[in-house]
Amino acid sequence: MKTAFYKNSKISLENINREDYQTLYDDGKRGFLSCSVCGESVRLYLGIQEQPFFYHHIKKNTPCEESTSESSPRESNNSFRVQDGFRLPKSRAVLTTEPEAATFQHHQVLKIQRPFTKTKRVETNNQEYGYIKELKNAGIRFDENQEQAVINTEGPLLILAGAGSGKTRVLTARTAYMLVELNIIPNRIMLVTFTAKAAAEMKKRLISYPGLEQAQIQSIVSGTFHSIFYKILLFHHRQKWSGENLLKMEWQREQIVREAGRKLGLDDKEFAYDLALQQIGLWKNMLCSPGQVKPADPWEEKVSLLYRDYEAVKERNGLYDFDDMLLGCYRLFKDQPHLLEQYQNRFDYFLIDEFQDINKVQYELIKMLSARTKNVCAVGDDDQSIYAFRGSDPTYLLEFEKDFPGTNKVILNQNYRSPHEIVETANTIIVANQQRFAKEMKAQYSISTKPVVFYPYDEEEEATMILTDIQEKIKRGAEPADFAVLFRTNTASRAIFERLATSSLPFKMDQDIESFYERFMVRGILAFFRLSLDEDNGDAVKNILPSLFLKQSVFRDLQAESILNDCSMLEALSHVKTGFAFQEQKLKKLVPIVRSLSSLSPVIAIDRVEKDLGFQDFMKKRGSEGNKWEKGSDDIRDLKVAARHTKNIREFVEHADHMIAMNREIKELGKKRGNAIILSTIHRAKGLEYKYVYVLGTVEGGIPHDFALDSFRNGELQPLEEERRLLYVAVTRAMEQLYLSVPLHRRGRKANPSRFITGLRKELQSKEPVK
Ligand SMILES: Nc1ncnc2c1ncn2[C@@H]1O[C@H](COP(=O)(O)OP(=O)(O)OP(=O)(O)O)[C@@H](O)[C@H]1O
Repeated sequence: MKTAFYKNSKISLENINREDYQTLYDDGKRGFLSCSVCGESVRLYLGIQEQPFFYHHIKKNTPCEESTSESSPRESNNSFRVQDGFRLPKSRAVLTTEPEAATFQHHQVLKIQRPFTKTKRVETNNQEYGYIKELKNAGIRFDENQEQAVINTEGPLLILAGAGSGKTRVLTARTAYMLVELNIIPNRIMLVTFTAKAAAEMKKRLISYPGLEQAQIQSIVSGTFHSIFYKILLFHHRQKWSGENLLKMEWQREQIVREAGRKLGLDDKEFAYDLALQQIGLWKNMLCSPGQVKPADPWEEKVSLLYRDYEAVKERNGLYDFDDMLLGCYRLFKDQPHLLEQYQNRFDYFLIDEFQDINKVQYELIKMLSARTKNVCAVGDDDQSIYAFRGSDPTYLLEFEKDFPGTNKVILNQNYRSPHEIVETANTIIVANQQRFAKEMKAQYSISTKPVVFYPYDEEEEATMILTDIQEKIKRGAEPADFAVLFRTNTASRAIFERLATSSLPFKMDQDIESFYERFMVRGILAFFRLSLDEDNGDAVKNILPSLFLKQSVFRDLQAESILNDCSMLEALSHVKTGFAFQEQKLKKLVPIVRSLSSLSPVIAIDRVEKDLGFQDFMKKRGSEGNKWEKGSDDIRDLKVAARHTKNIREFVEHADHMIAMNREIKELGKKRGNAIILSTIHRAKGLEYKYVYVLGTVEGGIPHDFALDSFRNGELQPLEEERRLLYVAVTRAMEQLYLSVPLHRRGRKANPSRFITGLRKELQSKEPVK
């Protein structure tokens, strides 16, 4: 049904502004919408499967008939069906143009260009490999190539494998085969995974394999490069490598380089220290010491000086960072060949997962350790290399054969995870990359549903539509753990977090996703709001001091001032003596402006803080605008989107506080929750699989990230190709259905669909059913 009563007026969806759908959706839930026929309460449907319509959320026996004059002239009578007491349109309009911001554009399914052809499944029935037979009897099947990868245990082996081709299955089975069939002593095997979670997952799988005991599995030396090599360092130099000396946090490292930058006279506010630290990490992982750096440009020249200082400060204070764990081990083996020999004799087999993400120091360590046996099994997919910014380089995967003569190579190109429709979509995306090993994944089966692109108005509506879709699927029998919502950066998860947090659906997310409302710049703006609502809010005063360029010590003066003059902390600000007439005058003007905020709408109030209270200058001067990955101003634009649907700043501050509390609660709950929807960055989702995958923000600036687009404009292709690989990773996580979201607006501005899917969208058909 297209019409309803809203706050005493009759409205039609055909005349409502597109950007107001979310408000209507929210107000429907608050009971502000009623049926234009029977007057009972209705709500707005805002999902992926259907065009928006009003519906009775309390089911009726007799459907309400909307008079035909009120429906669209394009719709004929036989194009309706009845649902929840309403007549709904059956077909969808065919859209041939780019989505218009003013009208609702229905989702579209991707046309899959090449039809599915079945690959003849070659399964060996080899009698001689007893354990393989046992595994098959236990339901763990292998194709011919997979089986070769499992049983070829001697000498170097390179497994080049696409997404979903059974890498994890092969590595796990190979380990089990070595233990059970070949009786290899478990602690002579080193199994390196990219994350601790992946190592735990493999061990969990091994327990379910026949013939293996828990003690055997526990004895395998497994974990990430960092965890394995750090243990070696600790064993030999416990004190030097004690946890107390580790620079755990990014800000600790930043403090050192900033200090070094000051000595060099670098602009504290404009210099991109986040990128400098990234560059230093890159050099370290490439085994390039400060003395060996050959700066490519003036910027790198400056960073190389910071690098020298950074290393010297660490050395002087006995500190180390994460990169030093691997470098330290490398140096240990170089300096003490007898120790290296000891470890060469300690291990016979090396299994390395995610080899495409290996960096130079890791590669050299493996080369050194395996020099005696050469039993290295490297498994990887260059299309899933997504850590170049940390020095990872798929070239090591592609050049493995040169360094390990006599390498056996196995190619796994059958995808066992997803249907043809998803595999083909992934193939079409990734084939546009220039720097890759040419290969094409083949699916095992085809289904009638195809990947979907949908067009929410903005981030808020994107979250609502996904929530609706998940609810519908759960109603039809899906489990919460079947779903993953994937995003490029943590901040992009704000709206979906909020929507899920206020629903009854169980969900979990990475422990390191901080609440959006606790981000530095956001907290700064909210502090002004809090002070407007309570002029004596001490925490708020402390939080606004940095943006007023006042030291924290001023806080005590303000407390004294407010007692002596019997005034509020806010008023006390106007009496602060800074010695600068200009600043003192600004502080005097501040009081009425802060007071006025409480009567403004949150979006206007944010504007006032930015422009009239100097927050914009603060953002520029504080330097976060120099950061390439995370700009403070992006946070403020996100904040405005979040604030759009709240009426006043009290409501908004309460909402923010609620969400901060929910963030903590969900993280706690998440530790115990098994059956829950997953919210994850694409990086963290690598190696995992879900029945239903939703990818947020498939728009320019989202994926690809703004940073990669900037680099591309400056002639650098690599970051853009890495972004395409990220989308490839996201798409290939889906086991059944894939939804790509293309919001029409992002961060309050019109957005364009990601260049990575424009090729796919040319093939769009819009009449195909989706479930
Ligand atoms: N031979 C096979 N027959 C049937 N299913 C298989 C086979 N090999 C693997 N699978 C299944 O295919 C899915 C993908 O396998 P796995 O997770 O091992 O792939 P992967 O190569 O590690 O994937 P990715 O790199 O994309 O994370 C899993 O559900 C796995 O159980």
